[in-house]
Amino acid sequence: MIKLDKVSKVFALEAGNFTALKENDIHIKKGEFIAIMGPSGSGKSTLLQLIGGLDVPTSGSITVDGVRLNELNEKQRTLFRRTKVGFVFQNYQLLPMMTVAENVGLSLLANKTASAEIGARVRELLRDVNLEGKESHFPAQLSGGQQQRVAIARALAMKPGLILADEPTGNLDRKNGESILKLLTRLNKDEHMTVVMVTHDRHAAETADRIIMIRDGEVVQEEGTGVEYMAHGLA
Ligand SMILES: Nc1ncnc2c1ncn2[C@@H]1O[C@H](COP(=O)(O)OP(=O)(O)OP(=O)(O)O)[C@@H](O)[C@H]1O
Repeated sequence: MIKLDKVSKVFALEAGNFTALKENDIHIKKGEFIAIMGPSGSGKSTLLQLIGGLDVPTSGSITVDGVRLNELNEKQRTLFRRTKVGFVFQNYQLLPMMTVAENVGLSLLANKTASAEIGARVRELLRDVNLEGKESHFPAQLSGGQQQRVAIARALAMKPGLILADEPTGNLDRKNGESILKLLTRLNKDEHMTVVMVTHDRHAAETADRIIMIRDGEVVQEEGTGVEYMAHGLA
């Protein structure tokens, strides 16, 4: 499903070049639930942005669901993001002036879905995340956990095969965090979606099938949450 070969990302800064990711080889199978952990600044979000086609690597190749991202132009990458990937962020990134229904339906609208169809699909998506009846609310009228569920419904609108979640429980208390983790697990196990989740929280990471540890831009260790194994021999 996801294959990274020798992927590096170098940012050009005034003070000189900064290498955020160094020659990483990562393979993620279709239907896996992966957690990415590592210290602050180790390159986790950068990695997620490359996998999701939000940014391009400086060198190396990335293939997602048979699509070689390196070969896409800007327009094709936008289409890839819109149809193949559902993004979920720590701060939800909902549009505050739009209702819950409008937020969830945004990508359907961008993809020129008929408006009658959008209404029905939005209701179905909100039912899926347990937010029936909240269509006309604005994000500020919802709890953090509810807002994150709206963001997940929005991410699911185009039926992507892949969910990329960057600290999805980072702003939530334990109870709301648990409900988001349960929802991601259900999407993974029942809907067979591949989930890649960046998290600082060991407990959250253990809901995944496998944990990829990253340090100073390099994968240093992989461990199964059931059966442990070491990929690179470093703790
Ligand atoms: N657009 C950019 N320009 C320059 N440097 C960047 C850019 N994006 C990220 N970096 C740098 O790359 C490194 C990795 O950043 P990244 O956000 O991927 O880390 P992270 O592991 O997700 O951190 P955190 O856990 O704090 O969110 C950091 O040192 C960061 O400052």
